[in-house]
This record gives sequence, C-alpha cells and structure tokens, in this order.
Amino acid sequence: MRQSTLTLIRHGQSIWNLQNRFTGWIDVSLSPQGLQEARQAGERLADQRFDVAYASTLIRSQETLYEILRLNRRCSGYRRIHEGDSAWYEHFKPGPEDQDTLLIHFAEELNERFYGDLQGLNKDQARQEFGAEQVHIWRRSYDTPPPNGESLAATAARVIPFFKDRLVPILQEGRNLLIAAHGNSLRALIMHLENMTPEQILAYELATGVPIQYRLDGALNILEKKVLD
Ligand SMILES: O=C(O)[C@@H](CO)OP(=O)(O)O
Repeated sequence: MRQSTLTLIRHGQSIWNLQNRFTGWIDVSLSPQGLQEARQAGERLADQRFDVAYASTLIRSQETLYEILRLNRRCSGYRRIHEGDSAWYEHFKPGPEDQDTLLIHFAEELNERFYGDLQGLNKDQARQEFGAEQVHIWRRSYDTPPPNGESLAATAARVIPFFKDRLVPILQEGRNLLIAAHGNSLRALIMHLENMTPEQILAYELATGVPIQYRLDGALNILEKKVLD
C-alpha cells in the first residue's frame, strides 16, 4: 500500500489572535509575528515535496500557505484550482527540479469554526459580560455552540466528511498533502485521524504556525507523527 504524508498547519498569529478577539469566519490577516511564524514553518518544510495543498477560504490560512510554498524548493509550478481573477499565486518562482505542478485548493469546509455572535468580541470582555465559565463552555465544550455559531461537533460534521470524500483519495494515491487551516477545524480533523475522544481533542491546543506532520500508510494508519516546532 502506498504511503503518503499529511502536513497540517494552523495559520500564523492573526491580528485578532493578537488582540485576543473571537475570530471565526471574520477575514483577518496575519500579524507581523504571524507572518514570521509562517516563514519559519516554510523554512522547516522547504525541502519537502508536496503534491497538493489546501487552505480555507480565509486569508490568514492562505497567507500562511503562500509563505510555505514561496519558500519551498521542490515545486516547479503552482496552479490554483477553481481560480477566479486572483493574482495570489503568480508570485511563485519555478524551482529547479521537479516538473509536476502543485495543485492548490481553497475549501470553505476547512474554515474556522463559525463563532456566531461572539465574532469580534474581545475574549476577556466576553468573560466579564457572560462569565468565565460560560465562555469556557462556548470555547471548549464539544457540542454546546456559542450563540448562533457552530460547536466543535458541528465543525467536525463538515470537516470530517470533506476529509473522507476529498482528501483521503489524494492520500491513498500516495500523494503528499499540505493543509493550512485553523485551530478548531484542525482539531476536528486530528480527532478523526488520531481516533481521539472529544475530551482528548478539547484539551489539545494547536500552536499557531507550527506544522504537524503524519506519515500514513494506504489505510491511513499513522506510521509516524512529528511536530515541527
Ligand atoms: O477566535 C477563534 O476563531 C478561535 C481561534 O483563534 O478561538 P478559540 O481558540 O477561542 O476557539
């Protein structure tokens, strides 16, 4: 059976991470530190070969992916799938060796958990307004959604089917997949991959801009996991 690698990265620090605000689907860019984190990740991954790359539709994940691919030495060409008029990928320079084109997809299914009415609120102010316990339940319970938003269970209900339908076939072909996404959408994915319980995944905090790399067999069993910090 063909082996593959799956590399996951939470976007670098965003401006609203820095300001400690609930972000969800608000389209906020990386902070200067976040850009630096993305570049460091790019340096760590510079000699690795990726065949397919995914980001969410949110700019902070795309900026992170952009920095990683810009620094990668193993691809000769990049093509965004379903592209509109974006000049997003045109800055890439051809690498010296490989002839294959890296395919880039943006997928809404990988977006951050939709935080509903909390989006834009400062997390400390939310604790003052609603109480620390309530805010903790909204942030880290599995199936209690924030007001008008998605729980982690609801996020998993879109991330995991997308992974099974669209991403598993890529991995089973032995292709190496890179995904730049978000704290909670990646939690949902990691819970599925590592067969974790909701309690285990809720205790799992992902650092911004740190790649997690799995080597998988054709049945998607994990042969090796590395955190590239
Ligand atoms: O604000 C958000 O969208 C997320 C990730 O930054 O926050 P939390 O860690 O509270 O789920």
